[in-house]
Amino acid sequence: MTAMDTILVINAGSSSVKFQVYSIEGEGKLCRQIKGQMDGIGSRPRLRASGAGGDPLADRAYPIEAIPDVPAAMQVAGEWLRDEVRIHPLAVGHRVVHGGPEFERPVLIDHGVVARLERFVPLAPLHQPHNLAPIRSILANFPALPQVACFDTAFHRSHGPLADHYAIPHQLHAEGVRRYGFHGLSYEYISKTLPQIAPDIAKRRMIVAHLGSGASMCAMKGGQSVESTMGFTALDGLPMGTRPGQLDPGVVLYLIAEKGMSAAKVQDFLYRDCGLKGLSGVSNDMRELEASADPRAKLAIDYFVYRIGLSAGMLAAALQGLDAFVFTAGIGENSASIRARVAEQLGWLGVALDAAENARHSRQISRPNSLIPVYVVPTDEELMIAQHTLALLMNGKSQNARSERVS
Ligand SMILES: Nc1ncnc2c1ncn2[C@@H]1O[C@H](COP(=O)(O)OP(=O)(O)O)[C@@H](O)[C@H]1O
Ligand SMILES: CC(=O)OP(=O)(O)O
Ligand SMILES: [Mg+2]
Repeated sequence: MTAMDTILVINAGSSSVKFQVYSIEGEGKLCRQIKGQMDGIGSRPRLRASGAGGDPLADRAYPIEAIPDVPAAMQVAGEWLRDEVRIHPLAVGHRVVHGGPEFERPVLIDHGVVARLERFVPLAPLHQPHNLAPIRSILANFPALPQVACFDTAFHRSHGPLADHYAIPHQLHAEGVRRYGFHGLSYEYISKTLPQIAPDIAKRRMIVAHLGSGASMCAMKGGQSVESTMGFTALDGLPMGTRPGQLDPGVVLYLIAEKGMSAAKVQDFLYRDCGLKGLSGVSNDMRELEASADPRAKLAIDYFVYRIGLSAGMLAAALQGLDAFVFTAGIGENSASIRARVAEQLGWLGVALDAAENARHSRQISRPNSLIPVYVVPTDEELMIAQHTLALLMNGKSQNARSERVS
């Protein structure tokens, strides 16, 4: 790894830490050298990594107590990259979940940027601290190493005012209480990839369902985000591994006034104890729910599917019609049974699933006569981060070259 110029990408999600290493080839081409993840945090932690040709480099299972949270996963993945792979990257690209109102595009990181991103920790407590921890550690230990922050919120900055507002006084919107939307790096990848998969419809009206541990849906038109199920924080919209999704704010008032919960307790409850985990009492992990005979696990799955169907109706209304539906992320890419059940919910919109193609996880899983074509597109947030990181690196170099010529 030492011989080539590489970019390391770090993506901390709610149940996983994903990483990729890219070499920078001639003319700014990126070649993936390593793809890895520590997933199953909170259920069955497992570190897996593969090389450029998909060859296995690591596959290690850990007891649940050994990797209790994202920081522990980050440490194990970091040690593997440092001590066993011995990477010396030229730059590091990070997924940063919340960019607030000011970060509309990826940015080179310095201490000032970190301080501004710290302010959004309360708006993304499950992610932002874990996104910022490696940034701070690299800044302290390798201050000359360029780092780039890429935001989940940036892709949604194309929202119009109706999608961006809550019905609350303007002052709060001005302060930044807005409907940001998340999973933007994933939606950006889908938006960039669909023209190769389905050139005729890529720029038309589509719903992309990012169904992972965190889950959201995005309405896209002309390749841009026009609406999202998520808002100010990554709590809203669909039920998730440990988050409830859409919830009457009256429930929060009830927890405070009647149950005597502090703000910190409510925050912990909403981010860690609800969603599939809270409803099932079994697990936050869809694989475990699908394998469970517990009726509450079935209720949790039924609720997940039902809420995806409801949200599809809402987003189709925002788009005033629908030309395609796309599944992505951990559940969307891997669970044929959830996809089949969602497709059933979408039957009234004209979706007709091809059961055999769905079971094969094919790229297109709808029947030829389906009014709405349905696709499965494995997402690649890390590739988006690597591309943005390289672009900022090259930009920095050309700016330096320009200023040298001027001086
Ligand atoms: N084969 C599978 N069948 C059903 N669910 C799966 C499968 N593989 C992964 N998942 C689910 O995907 C989710 C994790 O998705 P992922 O996109 O990696 O989440 P995150 O990035 O938020 O950590 C978990 O709920 C996991 O159970
Ligand atoms: C924003 C969010 O929920 O991210 P993830 O799905 O990676 O947890
Ligand atoms: Mg994720």
